Formats: sequence, structure tokens, C-alpha cells
Amino acid sequence: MSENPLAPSWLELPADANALASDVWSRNSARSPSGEIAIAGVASTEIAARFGTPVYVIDEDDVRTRARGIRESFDREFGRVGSSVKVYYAGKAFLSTQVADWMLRDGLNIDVCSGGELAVVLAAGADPARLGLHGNNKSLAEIDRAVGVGIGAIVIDSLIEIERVAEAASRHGRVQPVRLRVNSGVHAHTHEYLATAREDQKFGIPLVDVAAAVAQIRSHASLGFLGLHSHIGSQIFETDGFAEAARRLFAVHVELLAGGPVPELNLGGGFGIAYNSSDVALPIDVLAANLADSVARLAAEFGVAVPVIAIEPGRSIVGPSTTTLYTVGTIKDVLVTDDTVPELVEGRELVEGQGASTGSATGSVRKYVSVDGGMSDNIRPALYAADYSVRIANRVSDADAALVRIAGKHCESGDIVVHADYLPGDVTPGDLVGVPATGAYGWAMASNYNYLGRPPVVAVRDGEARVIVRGETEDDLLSRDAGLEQN
Ligand SMILES: Cc1ncc(COP(=O)(O)O)c(C=O)c1O
Ligand SMILES: N[C@@H](CCCC[NH3+])C(=O)O
Repeated sequence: MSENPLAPSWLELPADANALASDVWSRNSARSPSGEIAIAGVASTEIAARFGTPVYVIDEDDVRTRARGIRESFDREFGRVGSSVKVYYAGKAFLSTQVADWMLRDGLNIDVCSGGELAVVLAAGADPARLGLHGNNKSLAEIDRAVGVGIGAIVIDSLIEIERVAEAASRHGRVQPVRLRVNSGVHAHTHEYLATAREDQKFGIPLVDVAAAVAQIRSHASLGFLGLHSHIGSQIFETDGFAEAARRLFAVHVELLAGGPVPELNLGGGFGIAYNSSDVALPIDVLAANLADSVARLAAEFGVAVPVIAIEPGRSIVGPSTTTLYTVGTIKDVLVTDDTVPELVEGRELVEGQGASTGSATGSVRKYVSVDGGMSDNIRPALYAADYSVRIANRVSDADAALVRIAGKHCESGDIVVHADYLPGDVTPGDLVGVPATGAYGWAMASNYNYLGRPPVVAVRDGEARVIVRGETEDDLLSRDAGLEQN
């Protein structure tokens, strides 16, 4: 078997199209002696038989080990430079009461960005003091509830919000700790929709306006200023962007010290993970060490103490923990000829970065493998041109590898789950396939498009599986329909 010219340039023909890349699959994923993929000792076929497909399978030990690992790495590295760290799990990546409970037990705080997320973590029994609330347009009701329950921090995102939070705090007789989100102007190297600190976007306050905003915060007895906040974007692989944001914020942080205490500095989340064989994630302990060194250097340069650092990782904690299992329904070998190439070129522009080949593609076959889910359980390939990977989960095969595109079942040609990977060429209807690294922003961004029910989330640990979020049924889908008018 040779490489298919339709394959994107980053995708290499694997030596074994059954192999599970250890940096992409959850830590307890492995082929069992029969050849099928087992996750934390639970066979894929058993999961599919008990819970149906599609199904998100979350490896509990993986997500909790990562949560503790991030906390410990940052504690160690910032302890080394005379400071400490508050780690907030960014609940937007994936939140359920069970996941919230794991995070809290493993010593993390939780960051929420809506009243709904707040309700979930409160339902998990979280101490509100360990929570933070974000959002560029929090409603008055959301602010009121957060202040009323005694939330640990509110990240103020606009000048207008200073007055809203101050008013709610004085009404509740509280001094509400707040951070101020700053648009650092750092252009993180990621998809445009995932970059959150360029000048031309909705989040935060420009650096030049920060001094006045903080003066406004400090003028309210009902507000307590914790410090500045920056989140430059998501799925970022290098430390440079974080270090540059820290540098820009630090200069302002130091100026603010002249007007009162600034105990903390929040550097946000955004640490990248591997979704496929071309992604190389920076190890968390390297990232933590680099950031600690950068912040310590800045503190020394400015002659001030290293502040307490807060971080808000989401994807890097929960992303690699989860595999989505699907059942293959139909398969088509699509011959890409001269006639179809122009369409492909156009398609490539729509999904920039996917890297479909152009002229040389003539006469090559792309195998379309359609599964029983799609953009309703993972919108990221369609929304961000995210490149995932795939393996047959119910068996191994020594058939020659074939270039496949995993498509969903939605009425939408952009409904793609995996743009390109190699699978054994005998992949067949009825096979189970596993798509790893779907834990972050998969279920969280799922929809009911085409009236598909959102799949269940099943947690696996030590050979046991249990539902932590049940899947939606047709009754669920119909339950919000008001029905026909009675004549
Ligand atoms: C303010 C804020 N904090 C934290 C995160 C979490 O980012 P990630 O899941 O990439 O770590 C996000 C999402 O991008 C965010 O907007
Ligand atoms: N939803 C994005 C991450 C968050 C974007 C900015 N807060 C993703 O799937 O990658």
C-alpha cells in the first residue's frame, strides 16, 4: 500500500493502521488480546451493546490524573519561584456534576461561564468560594445569583459590568472579589475562532483602558480587586504567546500596585492537546516551568513579588480522556477524478488546513465511511476544521491501509467527523470505530441537529462502566414541542 495523494501532507501512511498512538488515546486505552479496543478494561463491544452508539466514553483515571498532574506541576514550578497557583478547571470544555465532583476532589477550583454552568457545579455541592464566573455578557440575573451564593471571583469583562457587579454586591452586603479581563492583543497561533485576545474581538478591555477600569473598580467599597486576567485563546502549542501575554499584563500589574494590592494574575487556559499524529503537545511540566521562569523574570525585572498565579485549563484536562464510539453504517469509495478536483479545491478553502491534495489527486479513491453520529456530537471538524483520528475498535485487521474520511449522518456535506486518516481497507458496515480526544468541546457543543438525541457519556474505570450523563431519547426530543393547537 502506498500513500494516497488525496491525503493531507501531515498525514503519514502508518506502519500499522490498528495502532493506538499513546499521546492521542486516553491512558487506559489498549487493544485487548482479542484485538478490540478496551478502555479502562471495558471492551468497546460491551460498551456499544450496553449503551448503544454513538457514545462518549470517558476514562476517569485519565481525566483525574491529568487534573492532578496539572495542579501538581504548576504548584511545584510556581512554588520554586516563591509563589503559588490556583487552578480552575474551565467547565465549558465538559461539565456534569460527576466531572465537577472529580475536579473539586482533586483539588481544582472550577470556572463557569453561564448561569447554567453555575447551576451544575452548585448541584455537585461545590463550595462557591472555589468558583469563578466569566462571560462577556453576563445577565443581571447571572450576576445576582453568583454574588448571592458567594462566588469566589467574577471576571469583569467590560466597563458597564463594573457597575452591575458593584450594585449586586452592595445589595447582597458583600465585598465581591473581581478580576478584570484584559485584551492583551497577543495573536495566539491557533484557529481564528479560538483566538480570544486579538484586538478585533469581543472579550476583555484593551490594555490602555485598564488603569481607568481598575480605578473604577477600586472606587466601589463592594468590590475587591484580585488582579488582571488574560486568556489568549485555545489549542495553543507554544509557550511564547502565554509568556508574551504575561509580559504585557505584568507591566500594567506593576503600575496598578501603586494604587493598592494586586494579589493575583490570571493567565487563562488554552494549552493544546494532540488530536492526530501531527500534533505535538507541549508537556505540562515544561509549560509550567517555562511560565514560572517567565513570570519570575518579570517580577525580578520590575522589582516586585511574584503574584499568586491563576490558570484555567479545560481542554488539556478533559480532552484526551474521552473516545467517541460510532457504528459504521455505509461505505462509499469515491473516485476523485479531474471533474471532482475543482470541487475539492473549493472544499479545501472552506475547511482550510485540511490539506486535500489538488492536481495530483486525479484518479485516487477516498473511502467515505459514514457513522451513526456526526456534527451533532462533534461540531469541531466543521467549525474549526479540526483534524481528528480514527481506529477500528471491535477488531484488528491486517488488510492494506486505505485513506478514509469519516462522515456523519446529517444532511450536510460538511458533516465530517475525521477529515482524513488511514484505516484497514476492509472496514465494513457494522464495525465499531473509535475517535479519540473528544472530551473537550464535544458533548459540550453537541446539538440536536436533524433531531438526533445527544449521546450518553459513559465513565469507565477498573473494568466497570456507568452512565454519567444519559443519552437523549425521542421522548426527550419531543418533550419540548408544545404540540398541536386544539381546535
Ligand atoms: C476565559 C477562558 N478561560 C479558559 C478557557 C479554557 O480554554 P482551554 O479549554 O483551551 O484550556 C477558555 C476557552 O477558550 C476561555 O475562554
Ligand atoms: N470551543 C472551542 C474552545 C473555546 C474557544 C474560546 N473560549 C473549541 O472547541 O476548541
